[in-house]
Order: sequence, then C-alpha cells, then structure tokens
Amino acid sequence: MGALRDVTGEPMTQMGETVVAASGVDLTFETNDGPVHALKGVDLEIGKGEFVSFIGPSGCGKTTFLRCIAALETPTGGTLTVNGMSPDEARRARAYGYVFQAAGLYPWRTIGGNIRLPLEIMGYDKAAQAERVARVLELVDLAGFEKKYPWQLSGGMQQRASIARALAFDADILLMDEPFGALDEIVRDHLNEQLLALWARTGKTIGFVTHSIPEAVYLSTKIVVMSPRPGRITDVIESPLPKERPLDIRDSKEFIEVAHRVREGLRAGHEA
Ligand SMILES: Nc1ncnc2c1ncn2[C@@H]1O[C@H](COP(=O)(O)OP(=O)(O)OP(=O)(O)O)[C@@H](O)[C@H]1O
Repeated sequence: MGALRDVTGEPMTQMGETVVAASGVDLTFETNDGPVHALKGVDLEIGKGEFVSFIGPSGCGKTTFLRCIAALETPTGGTLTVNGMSPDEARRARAYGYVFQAAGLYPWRTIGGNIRLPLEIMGYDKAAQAERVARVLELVDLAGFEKKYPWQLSGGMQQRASIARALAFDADILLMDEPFGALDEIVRDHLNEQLLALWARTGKTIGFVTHSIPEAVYLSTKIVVMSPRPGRITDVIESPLPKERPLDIRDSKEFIEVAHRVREGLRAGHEA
C-alpha cells in the first residue's frame, strides 16, 4: 500500500505512526588519523508526537545521529527512514526544522527578517510570510519583537527566535541540537517549560540533544542514552511521567527514578 497523501499530494503522517525508523545505522568518518566510528548499529523508532532526547558524553554521536535524520550526514550502513522516505526525500518534503546550538541569527536582519528568510527562499508570498512570522512569534512568546535586532534581545530570547525560525514553515519534526546549553539555569528552566507547552500545543515530533540529565527527564517521552567509541545506544527509557509537567515534578519519586536510570546508563557506557 502506498503512503497516504494529503490534499497537496504530500505524504501524510497518522497518529501513532512511526516518524523515524533506524535499523543498524552505522556512520564511519574517514579522517587523516584513520576511521572514526561515530555511530555503530543504531536501532531506534520515534513515533509521531514523541519528544525524544539524546543524552551521552561528548563524542558519542548525538549530533551525528540528528544530522543523519536531517539528511545533513549520510549513514555508511543500515537503514534510516523519515516519514517512510529517505531523509533526503523528507528534507525536500520540508519534513523538519532544525535548531542549532547557537541561535545563529543574522545580526543585520530584524527578528522578523530572520524568521522570514527561509520563507523568502521557499517563495512564500508576502502575505503568507507576514501571517507565519506573526504566528510563530506568538508561539514562542515574542509577539511585539518583530522589528528588534538580535543584539536587542537576551540570549534566551534569541534562542526562542531561532526556534520560531525553525517553526516558520510548519514542519512536523523539530530537531534541536543542545539549544539551551549556553544559557543559565533559570532561563533554561523557563525555556524548557515553554518548549513543553509549545510541543503540547503543536503536537510536533521533537528530537532533542542535551548533556543535562534533568533537562532530558523533564522534557522527554523517551530518553535515548548513548555511549562513545563507537557511538551506540545503551538504553532507551520510556518516561512514566504524565504529559502535564510543572517544574516541581523534578522533586517527584518517578522523576528521580528515571534520572537515576539515565545516570546509571551513562556510567555503564563510560566503563564499557
Ligand atoms: N565531519 C566529521 N569528520 C570527522 N569526524 C567527525 C565529523 N563529525 C563528527 N565527527 C566525530 O564523530 C564523533 C561523534 O561526534 P558528534 O558531534 O556526533 O558527537 P556528540 O555526541 O554530538 O558530541 P558533543 O556532545 O560534544 O556535541 C566524534 O568523535 C567526532 O569527532
């Protein structure tokens, strides 16, 4: 049976459907110092609407795996599909938005101008651009900041603007590579709360890279623990926490138990 199509002819995803399917994914970089096994035998399924965090020490391949999903790297072995297509086809079908570690806003463009950029490149007309910019600024709580320049915003606000840019073309999948790593803890808590609210409101599928155990446990429906040399998955934890998560859930027994299991997984990976 072929993929379901929506009215525009694009393949459609259904509730509960698998969005990302990885089976035995390997990626070896050939370098001057010899091969680097960035990913080895990675098996993972991500369902529609899941919030999946990748956690592990530096160099375990978290970014590389996210980049494979986004068709920014090509696995050297195994199979990887996104919405039932190759990652490259999914990219052309605008399946995802990508948020990088640094906000990466152009300083000579206003916040609105930065968010509009991908829409201009994709040929949206002026009215559609304006409507989308207003909608995503509202989503990240930055309504009224459209005409400001990046330097006029705090680091946290810049990162929100960068999330708005990734949301602008309404991709179903949001890939986020340590977006809040450089921010202080209070700002980070606030952004984590806002990101969860945004996820609940939009039903997007999110892949999120982090070094922080509390952040991974607070945000995720599924936590993927990875270990380096070669980069592989050592544990996949389905979170027992409810979807509704006030910040003080971090003091609950369930939260502490999941955090403990993540820590054990990281430790085991170190010793292997
Ligand atoms: N383009 C590349 N060429 C060669 N080696 C690479 C390349 N990209 C990544 N690597 C190597 O692959 C391994 C995995 O890197 P990756 O950036 O995915 O790790 P990570 O878990 O995201 O690390 P961090 O937490 O520090 O961001 C590392 O050993 C890295 O040096």
